[in-house]
Amino acid sequence: MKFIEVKIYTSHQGVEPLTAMLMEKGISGVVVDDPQDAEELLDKKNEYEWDYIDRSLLENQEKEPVVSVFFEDTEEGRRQVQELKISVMMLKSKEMEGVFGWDADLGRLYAEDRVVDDEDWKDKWKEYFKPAKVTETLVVKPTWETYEKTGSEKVIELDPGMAFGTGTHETTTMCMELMEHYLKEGQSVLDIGCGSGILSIAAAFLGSSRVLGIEIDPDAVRTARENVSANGVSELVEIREGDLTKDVDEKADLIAANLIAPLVIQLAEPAAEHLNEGGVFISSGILTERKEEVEKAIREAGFEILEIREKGEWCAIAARK
Ligand SMILES: C[S@@+](CC[C@H](N)C(=O)[O-])C[C@H]1O[C@@H](n2cnc3c(N)ncnc32)[C@H](O)[C@@H]1O
Repeated sequence: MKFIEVKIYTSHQGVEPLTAMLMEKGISGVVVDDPQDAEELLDKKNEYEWDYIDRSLLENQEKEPVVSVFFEDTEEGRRQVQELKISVMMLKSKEMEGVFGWDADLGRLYAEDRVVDDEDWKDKWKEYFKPAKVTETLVVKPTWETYEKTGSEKVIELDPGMAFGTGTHETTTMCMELMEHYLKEGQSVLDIGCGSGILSIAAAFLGSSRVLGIEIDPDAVRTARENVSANGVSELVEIREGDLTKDVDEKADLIAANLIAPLVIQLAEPAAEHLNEGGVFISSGILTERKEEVEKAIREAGFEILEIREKGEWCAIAARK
């Protein structure tokens, strides 16, 4: 189906009167993209349950606040677009008349329209996902890109779809580095919260003889299975839908868990129970300010801390049972 997207460029101050005008006109499905709000959200992120706000989303954002609305690409839709453009011009003249206060600045109030296919939106993110050498030996390559591999590099073919795990996020990178360091040929691996399956595939490429990836989100489970198959490691890697270790009876030599601090704390004891003696627990997705509480929970579960790596505001912990 085709839609008409109307982007209205404004200022931080202009977002409120603009969205109020759209509401008055009964236009729903309004998308506000205001860089100032995103920055404020980053500052306040500790108030949120989930720690991840993908920085690349901020980097790819428009610098100027944009309010977007969508109409079906029909005759009626086109009429609504014209009407909306007139209303935007009227809002600009109200600003010039001082209706919002004489020094109010609602920005350009420029409306731009284009016809988009819903298929275009679905694949927009793909423009920002490029092949990347993540560790000494591991390269992550989007399935639709090409890459000239050199020497001993192992190339993970990945289509993450909507699942987390392109390999570019610091939390994933640190897990891959730590796995590369601690995983020994022929060892077994449990990947808790496997997302796109990236760490499970990495484990297989690093010499693991058996990998079990656990994931709570059924869509990610489907994606991870497709990625495992695309990398030709289906015989070594099983992806199972489940909640942390609740659906796991087996033990492993290494557990990788790129989650968030509260889940890592919750997982520390079950992780110890699911590790063979001397096994390594790699946890990531931990904001540096939460490092001490996670470290404490890991020690209390009977682990010895081997190392803590930090990248940006994130840290990853490797511990031995
Ligand atoms: C940060 S992503 C990590 C994805 C991938 N392992 C990586 O390192 O890029 C965390 C994943 O854990 C999954 N998850 C969250 N809570 C979970 C739970 N209780 N049990 C299993 N998986 C969970 C999420 O759906 C998400 O896919």
